[in-house]
Amino acid sequence: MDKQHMKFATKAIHAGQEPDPTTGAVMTPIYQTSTYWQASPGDHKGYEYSRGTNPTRKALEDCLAALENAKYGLAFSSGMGATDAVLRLLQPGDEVITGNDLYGGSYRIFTKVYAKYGIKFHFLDLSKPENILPHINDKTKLIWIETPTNPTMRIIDIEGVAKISKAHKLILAVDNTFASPYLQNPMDQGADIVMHSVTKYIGGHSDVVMGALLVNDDQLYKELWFVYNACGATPGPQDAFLVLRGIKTLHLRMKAHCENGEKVAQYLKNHPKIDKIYWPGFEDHPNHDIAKKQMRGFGGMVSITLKDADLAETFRVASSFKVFTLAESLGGVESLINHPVSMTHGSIPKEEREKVGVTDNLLRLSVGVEDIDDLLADLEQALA
Ligand SMILES: C=C(NCc1c(COP(=O)(O)O)cnc(C)c1O)C(=O)O
Repeated sequence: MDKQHMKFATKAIHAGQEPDPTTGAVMTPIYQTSTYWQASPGDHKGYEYSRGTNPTRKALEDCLAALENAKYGLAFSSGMGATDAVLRLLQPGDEVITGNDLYGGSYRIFTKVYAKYGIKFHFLDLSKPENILPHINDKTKLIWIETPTNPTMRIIDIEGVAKISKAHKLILAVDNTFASPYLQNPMDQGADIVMHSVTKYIGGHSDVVMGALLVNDDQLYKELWFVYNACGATPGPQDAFLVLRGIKTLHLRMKAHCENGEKVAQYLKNHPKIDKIYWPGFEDHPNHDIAKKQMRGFGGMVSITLKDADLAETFRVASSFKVFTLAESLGGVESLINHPVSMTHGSIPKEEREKVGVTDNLLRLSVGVEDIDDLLADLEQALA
């Protein structure tokens, strides 16, 4: 059977990873080389220089493409490297529509790097796709969305935004980091580009920083490959090998993240010290119905605000955990807790972030795959 038509778990283990043609090695070897022999100038075996092409990285890119039902995959040295590559498709004067709740690093590259080159960004409430329409003009080129968003878990209707994007001949890029390919496939809902911080759920073990772009369109792939090779933010084969290894259990880990995430969310929903809780699986979560439509599960990310809004109390709670680790990042097997205002979203101005609920008393949980009893006991003691 063609591996592209296999189910997710089988693709995760096999797609892009035929036994090595030279040795028959079942696991893709780490091709730790920068360059490749040529019988005569230009007469090579498809590999010339590892910034552009490397067999271990190619296996990973083909696997990631298969998981997102895409034709092509490109891996970058970080999620921001992947984001940067998409922005390099733009020209001065172009405009981008994006959400008003998004990862701080994405906000930063938009406002502190590409605004300098004359790119204009509109940060909108994308809870309804039609909110986009008044902001589209002849300079608009790209729509960039995250869903669920980091950190307030806003759900954006990918299909609805894609309809508008296609009607106006724009590029729609979807940052699928929080869902992972296991829970959501934006390509199937009309996205032109799917982006991942592979650092997160896909690598899944907090041991690699990497990004990826998945595309179907030949011309778009050609333009992105040019940036990838010319600008060189490409990862090495050892990291590619680690991610290939992580991907093999992605389906098992995501099931465990979803199960633990739901139990943690249910535990926190009525906790006396919690004011707000953000988890797309709750029926009263904004756009829950869209989440049900476009996601196969609600994931392991949960954000909360404490009733006691004093910053010192938020810091006390954040520092009181014994199983959850206070650290940036998310999506690893270990549970993490993050204080976006002082850690991952510091580059977003206070007045902007508070409009969308990223307040001093907000904490973001990345619920891992530890035993749920230990996670709940840790929450109980830290919130006591
Ligand atoms: C490090 C964190 N985020 C990275 C991230 C990125 C950037 O990925 P990097 O691999 O860290 O460069 C892009 N998109 C989303 C939704 C992200 O969450 C964090 O939120 O703790």
